[in-house]
Amino acid sequence: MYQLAPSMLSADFNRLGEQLALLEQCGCQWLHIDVMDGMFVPSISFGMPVISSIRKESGLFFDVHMMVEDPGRYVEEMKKSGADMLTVHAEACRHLDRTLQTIHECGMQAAVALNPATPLNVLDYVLDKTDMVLLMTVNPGFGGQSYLSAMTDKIRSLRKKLDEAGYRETSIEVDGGINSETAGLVLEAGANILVAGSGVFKGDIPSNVAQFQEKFNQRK
Ligand SMILES: O=C(CO)[C@@H](O)[C@H](O)COP(=O)(O)O
Repeated sequence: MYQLAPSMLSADFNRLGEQLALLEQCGCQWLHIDVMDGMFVPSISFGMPVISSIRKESGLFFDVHMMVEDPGRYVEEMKKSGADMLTVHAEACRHLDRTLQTIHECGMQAAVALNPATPLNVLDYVLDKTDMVLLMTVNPGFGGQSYLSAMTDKIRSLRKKLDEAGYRETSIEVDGGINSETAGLVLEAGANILVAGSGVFKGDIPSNVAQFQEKFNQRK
């Protein structure tokens, strides 16, 4: 399953409802929502009130990326706000296994995110509780950065690791610097969920989305 997950961080917040509705009209099914606390990453973005508000109007799958220290504190509230999947950073969790378990108990899908410099072996004992692995392909915190080329090998290694461990259904999401040029690279390496901020919201949204969909169609 291939999915484009437009990153809301790059939307025009003055026209947020309109732009989210347009994504659905263009055939998008996912929305990537970056929650930042100013501690795990330097920036502060948005949290539960914004997510609850857009949940009232949007039928998109809410893929919530917690760039937050100790994200286990917010699992229940994120469920109440309307998150469908909660991604926590391995680097930010003191008890990763417990946090993933709590996310599932609350009725959401659970994902683990890794910063570019974090090795894949932190996943070794939690793969059975992980629906998706998010590989950051830039250092987290801001939209509009360039894709780190060393991440292509990391994606490839993760796909191999998942295959060998019998987790062929586990999704690999990539986030940072993904556009119609880098999309081919990451898909070829084994990613299947592509987060794109500038790549979707900069310029004409329908034609940007169509370019990603074309990349997915070429692989079917
Ligand atoms: O998590 C982040 C940034 O930390 C991302 O989701 C960005 O929003 C992606 O933006 P682009 O690199 O696609 O512009």
